[in-house]
Amino acid sequence: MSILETRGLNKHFGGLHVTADVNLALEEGEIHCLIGPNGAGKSTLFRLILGEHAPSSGSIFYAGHDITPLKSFQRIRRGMSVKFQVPGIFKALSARQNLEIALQHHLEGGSLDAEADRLLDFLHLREVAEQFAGNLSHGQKQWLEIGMAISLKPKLLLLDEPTAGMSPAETFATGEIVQTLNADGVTILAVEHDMSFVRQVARRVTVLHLGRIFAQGTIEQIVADERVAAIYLGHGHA
Ligand SMILES: Nc1ncnc2c1ncn2[C@@H]1O[C@H](COP(=O)(O)OP(=O)(O)OP(=O)(O)O)[C@@H](O)[C@H]1O
Repeated sequence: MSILETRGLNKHFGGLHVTADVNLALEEGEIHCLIGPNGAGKSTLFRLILGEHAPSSGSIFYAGHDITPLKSFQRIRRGMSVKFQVPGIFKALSARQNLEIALQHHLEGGSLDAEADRLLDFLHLREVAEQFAGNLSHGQKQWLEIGMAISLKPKLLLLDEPTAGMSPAETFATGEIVQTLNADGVTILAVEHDMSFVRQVARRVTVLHLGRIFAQGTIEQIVADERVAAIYLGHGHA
């Protein structure tokens, strides 16, 4: 079953057609990566799915329900969660306090403490748990943000360039985090430029070009597709 489906989705900004008749179906339990050259419309599609933009036409279904009219917070309440590229963490609070704020929506007392500890271990943040979030390394901030996103126990996790600015080792560790979440039942849609991450995690890849779905398949099929190479992989992203 599709957990998420966009049907004939279009978005215009004035005369600019940024999302063009996008029909994207995400199967429950998959890790799906959205790639494409700069300006392809990845972020816009992401924001349409999250409800931050209203589509010009078309609809979005989540778990079989039409969520097109729903606001972001209503979509999040139904089981979507998002990690943006720029971390929305509280810099003047510790890493642990950031997680506690996110967790207190549904936990308290000992179970909240235990879940915060589990997340700190899972996200390689145990040793910096008491440090101000603003003082963490770039990679640690990204992991903390993932921690806040998964504190909501989402069914569908949207990741916007989760490995941007990370070292190869941090990128690989992020891939492992994503794979573990997926093994625990979370469906994942990631916008990503880093092809090593895409190779590591993606079951299926969608290539967006000029707002349209240009190609779709396994990473092997996408890498072997000469049309894709011409628009994207040929520009140094392989
Ligand atoms: N709010 C907006 N108003 C007008 N134009 C916009 C708006 N948001 C995006 N665009 C335009 O839509 C096009 C697609 O942008 P988008 O950010 O979705 O692409 P992208 O694939 O995410 O690019 P990148 O990889 O560089 O982040 C670009 O030409 C951009 O300038």
